[in-house]
Amino acid sequence: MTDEPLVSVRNLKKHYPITEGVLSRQVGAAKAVDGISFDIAEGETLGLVGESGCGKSTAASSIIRLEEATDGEVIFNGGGRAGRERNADGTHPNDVTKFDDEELKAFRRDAQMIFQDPSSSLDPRMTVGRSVAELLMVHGMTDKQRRREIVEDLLERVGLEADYYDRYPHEFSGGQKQRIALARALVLNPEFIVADEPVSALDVSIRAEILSLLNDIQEEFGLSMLFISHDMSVVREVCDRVAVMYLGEIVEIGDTDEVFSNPQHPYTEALLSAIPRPDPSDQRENIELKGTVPSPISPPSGCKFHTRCHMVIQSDEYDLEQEDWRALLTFRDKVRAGEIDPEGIREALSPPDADPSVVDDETVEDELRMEFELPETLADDDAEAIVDRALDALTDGEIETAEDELSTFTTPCEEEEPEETDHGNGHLSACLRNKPDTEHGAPLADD
Ligand SMILES: Nc1ncnc2c1ncn2[C@@H]1O[C@H](COP(=O)(O)OP(=O)(O)OP(=O)(O)O)[C@@H](O)[C@H]1O
Repeated sequence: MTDEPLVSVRNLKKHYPITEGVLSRQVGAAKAVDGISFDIAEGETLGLVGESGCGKSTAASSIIRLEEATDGEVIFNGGGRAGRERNADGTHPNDVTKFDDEELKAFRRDAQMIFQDPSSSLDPRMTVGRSVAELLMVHGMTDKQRRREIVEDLLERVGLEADYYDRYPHEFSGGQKQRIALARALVLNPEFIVADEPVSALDVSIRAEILSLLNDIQEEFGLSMLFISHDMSVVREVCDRVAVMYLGEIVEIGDTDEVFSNPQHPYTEALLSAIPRPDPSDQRENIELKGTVPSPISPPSGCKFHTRCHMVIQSDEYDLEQEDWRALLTFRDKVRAGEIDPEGIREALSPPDADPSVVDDETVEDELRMEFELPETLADDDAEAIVDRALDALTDGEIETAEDELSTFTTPCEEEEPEETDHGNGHLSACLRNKPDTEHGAPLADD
């Protein structure tokens, strides 16, 4: 045993080319994973959490090399590779992204993946025992009886019965199939398992059982695990540490207890606030994450989370309630994106068969304020005057003027990319509010 991590991911990127036309000319890239770094120690489970579309599955398949990474390293120190130094040219002999066929074959034994849908790793025409045993055969175990014994033993260790060996996948429930998929992942005695949403397709009633099995197996086999989930409460059950991912980047990482009790990134805070709380006296604020994760083809500038962040930093020129500032920026962005249709609103508000012009501008403007959660009058006079002029321009059909007016509202979050802040004990976050000695001040919570 050494102190080096079993897995070290460094600045890993996976960009999918976006092509156009018959010549498939590349016109852009979807930056699904855009420079992530973390370590996983021997016997440790790291959770990778974030909403759908954050890049978790792409990260997983690039790490396990089901897909070729665009850039970065995945150093795997298992399989007898521990203690190796970098080569003279700076490359690492244990970099999975550069493994040749032979090294890759060995890596495929040492690192296994479990998927959300257990059926995907089971052939419906093959008995489950054979499905598991074939891996032993592929990796050179010729003794049929020995293979059967190993698989029967494994079936029992994942909570099934040895004589299930001869049954077919359709005879099992979802939870049982996930146990079989786990046996299949374990049969080659791997050191590293990547579990991509392993319980989210399962009935809520059996999720706890499978999570507890994963915990037991991980301990019994001394496995390192990358556990992917969109569900914070599931992550809390199984992970020693957690990495929070947003739009291809890791915005916060740390010990699970630390991240859950003292989140430092607004995105983490929002994800945590969505966990159902059975205790009604728990007064934590419920932070609604509006909209969906933006496209990685044209991600927002600066901090990628700024378009949805409830803590987005206010420009010094205004003094508004934080929620009004958020509402204002969302309104600005929607006007900019051409997603506001005042005439549609006028029409919707007019009585049936009446000419929409009976609905006056003020009513349309009030409706827009309501839709964007802008108060009747903003607390800051200057900001109010700008919004008022922008609304007038919108109802007059002068979209560009409205856009110009609203473009005076800016935030440092869209201009500056946040650097990592170290909160100690491996707890890192990337939010401008947490930058030491920053003029943006006010971190989320006191350390
Ligand atoms: N082959 C591809 N070509 C272009 N874009 C892709 C491709 N595969 C994934 N993406 C994009 O990359 C982003 C990340 O997708 P990914 O599936 O990794 O996210 P995720 O967090 O795992 O979400 P989910 O839980 O829904 O799978 C998404 O915006 C997705 O549309």
